[in-house]
Amino acid sequence: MTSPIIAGTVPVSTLGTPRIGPRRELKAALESYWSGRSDAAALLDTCARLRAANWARQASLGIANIPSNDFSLYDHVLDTAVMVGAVPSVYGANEGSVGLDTYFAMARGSTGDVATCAHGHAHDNGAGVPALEMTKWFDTNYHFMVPELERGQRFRLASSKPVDEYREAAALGYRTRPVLLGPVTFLTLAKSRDPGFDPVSLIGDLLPIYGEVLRRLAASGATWVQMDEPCLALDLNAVTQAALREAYGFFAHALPQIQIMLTSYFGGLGGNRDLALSLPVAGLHLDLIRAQDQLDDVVAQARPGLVLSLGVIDGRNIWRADLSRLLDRLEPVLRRRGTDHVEIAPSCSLLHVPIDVEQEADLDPEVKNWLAFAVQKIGELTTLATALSYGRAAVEERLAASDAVVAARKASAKVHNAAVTARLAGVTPEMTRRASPFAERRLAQGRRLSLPLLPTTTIGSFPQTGEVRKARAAYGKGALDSAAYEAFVKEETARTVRWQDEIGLDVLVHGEFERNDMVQYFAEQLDGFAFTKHGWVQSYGSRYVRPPILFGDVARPRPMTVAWWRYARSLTDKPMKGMLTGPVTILNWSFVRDDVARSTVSRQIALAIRDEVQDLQAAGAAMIQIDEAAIREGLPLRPAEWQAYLDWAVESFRLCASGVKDETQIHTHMCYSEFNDIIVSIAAMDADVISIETSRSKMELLGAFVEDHYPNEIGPGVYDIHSPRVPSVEEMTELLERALDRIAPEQLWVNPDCGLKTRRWEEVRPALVNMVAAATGLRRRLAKAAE
Ligand SMILES: Nc1nc2c(c(=O)[nH]1)N[C@@H](CNc1ccc(C(=O)N[C@@H](CCC(=O)N[C@@H](CCC(=O)N[C@@H](CCC(=O)O)C(=O)O)C(=O)O)C(=O)O)cc1)CN2
Ligand code: MET
Ligand SMILES: [Zn+2]
Repeated sequence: MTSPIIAGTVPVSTLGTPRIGPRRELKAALESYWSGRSDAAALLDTCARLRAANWARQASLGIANIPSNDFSLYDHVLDTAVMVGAVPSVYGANEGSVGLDTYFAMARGSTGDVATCAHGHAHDNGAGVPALEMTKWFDTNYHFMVPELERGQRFRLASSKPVDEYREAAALGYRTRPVLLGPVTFLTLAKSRDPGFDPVSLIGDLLPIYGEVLRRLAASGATWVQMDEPCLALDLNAVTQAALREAYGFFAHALPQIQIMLTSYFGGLGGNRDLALSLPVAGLHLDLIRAQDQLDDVVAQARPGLVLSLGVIDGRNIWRADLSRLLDRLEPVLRRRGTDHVEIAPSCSLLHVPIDVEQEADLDPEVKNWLAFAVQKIGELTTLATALSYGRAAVEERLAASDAVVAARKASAKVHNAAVTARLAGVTPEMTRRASPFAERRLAQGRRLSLPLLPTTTIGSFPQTGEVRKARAAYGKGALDSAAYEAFVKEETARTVRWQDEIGLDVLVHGEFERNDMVQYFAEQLDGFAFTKHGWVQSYGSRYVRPPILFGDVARPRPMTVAWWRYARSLTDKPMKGMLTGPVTILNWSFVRDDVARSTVSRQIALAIRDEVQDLQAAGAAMIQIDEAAIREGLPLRPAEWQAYLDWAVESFRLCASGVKDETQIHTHMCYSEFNDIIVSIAAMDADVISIETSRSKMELLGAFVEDHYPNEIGPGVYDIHSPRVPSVEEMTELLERALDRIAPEQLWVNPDCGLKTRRWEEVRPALVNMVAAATGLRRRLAKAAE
């Protein structure tokens, strides 16, 4: 029997939990409110119940530091902008506290129509304003609303949310540790319309607002506050480092009664280590999944009283942990620092994993036994804490179970496919190169396709209406047979193809009605993946995904999209794009096995997609789009690691796209991409046409393509599909003119920013009609000018 290491108990913290509810209660409540089917009181009531359930669950599992203010109606960065009164003037008067309608206008934009719900409440903001820009939260598939700040920005306390939620928990009997997005990360994520202005310079003006929030939290009884500064995982310039010193110096001085747990996550402290260790905070959280190696140095250098929060359970993936191995690493740290100065936690907030694997009745039991979702991860943490506090013997059975799982997964026949390994070994450099350079391919494609100047197209999906989802759900449950489901999808597809033809689009798509999700749909047809029913993870606002679980070698048993493409092609004489998701995106939007390198998994997927590309070509497809929406998101946070990633990511794309003839036009699509840094790699993908998101940033992104002489064709999005607003002909014409200032007309395509699946037909119809009008108007002008 092992003897206890130390006398006290090791506290467990969670940093943050999923907000959406085990059955997507938040989505239902939000969408019902937005559509006017329910009122604000009903929405807020659901939210309060979700928070209470989260606190109760964590309390019952034995969590010492339960977070509050980790909940959000839409996004925690938006919450923070609202908290400090950073509400751009287009959203209304800059005084008083920010109401629900203003909040949602910032999140989603508004049409300017006022919908009246069954209770007679008006649900809109009247203004007709665009949403804030939205972009990826570090390297995750979670999106945040980008705060907009200006020179001379005034801040004010405009929301008491953190204090309200602290008190709400207290009233229920939970003493929580409130979470705030730290002021420095908030400013680094913000943007200014004035390119010469760095929002980080506003730190001195921002701190008093945070100070006031901390003071009110203290007055309400809070003693600890978690400040999230994931910017610590980035390479920071001197100005940002100074801002961190200023911020945490200010809090220590002005609010000595509040103890701050400063969290870093999504990476190691790297070059910020000495800075982080020098800050006058009470605690420091480390991500020991992404950066295991930092533990020894930090332990060696941390001042004796600093509480170290050890992020040892993966908050970004779903595999059960090797608890015995973790204890081997943790026990010496505990011996050294004692229980008063160590906590254990997930590596980051549990926002990025599903809630409870026990909800998955249909999962293959073998695979299911390998998995830990949020609830199970908390269980792993309490097991570790018990072992650390009372000795391994106190949790002998649970450790034995963990050991058994580790061994079983390693040995499982499900994981290994010799044919896949052999095929990968046979990949040659020629397989990653098109036969001819772009200039030659372009001529061959031009002859085959004879497209007009500024060809119009869309990105692939058309509205996934409630009807479409219902039909698929009914099919899944067996209430609709496969013939009836297929007939339904055919009908949707046919109507959509005909409509595109009618309004004069040049290159058509089939609409993706048969797909639940652009990654899940492919994963479901590939070997090596498992799926959940309820494993939803928030992507943005009320939009969630169920990332497939990639547990084994990936192979494609049969064609995945050819039949639907063939059907769509039969309905029109215009070019019909084949529509695929690329290997890097399938990888990045899945929970991926951790027993082989990501580069290997990526190549396996690339070979599967390569077969599909070739099958589409053989069926007659002249254009094939391979979406790589997540290629930028997968970029490591620190530039030193970029090249290694880009090398295999680009190679994977080329491996899947290069097996075709010159005359076959390969398209790719990317959204939310900050391309400036990686434009050379984007060019190296060598897609004949790329469509990108640019409308919210008003073509700013095109800069990179111009400066680096991007050689191939480009469709910079002219229509922000994330907002219900219908863009006007004038607006899109202006964006196209801006694009034409920078790139040649022969290089320019006209398309929306992204797929239209989240929009309603009522929005899509006028928007695309306007888009075609903008393109044809400009085409006419260009033709005249050429006369
Ligand atoms: N994986 C992924 N990541 C991405 C994107 C993406 O498309 N996929 N796009 C970017 C933006 N992110 C997005 C993420 C999700 C959605 C989205 O639309 N999600 C849908 C769910 C999509 C889905 O899986 N649909 C399934 C299940 C639909 C469903 O909820 N069915 C109901 C029943 C149907 C009903 O009665 O309405 C049920 O299961 O209970 C289907 O269509 O089959 C949603 O939250 O509403 C859009 C964009 C970046 N990241
Ligand atoms: C998130 S990128 C989406 C690409 C996909 N083809 C669609 O149109 O929905
Ligand atoms: Zn997209």
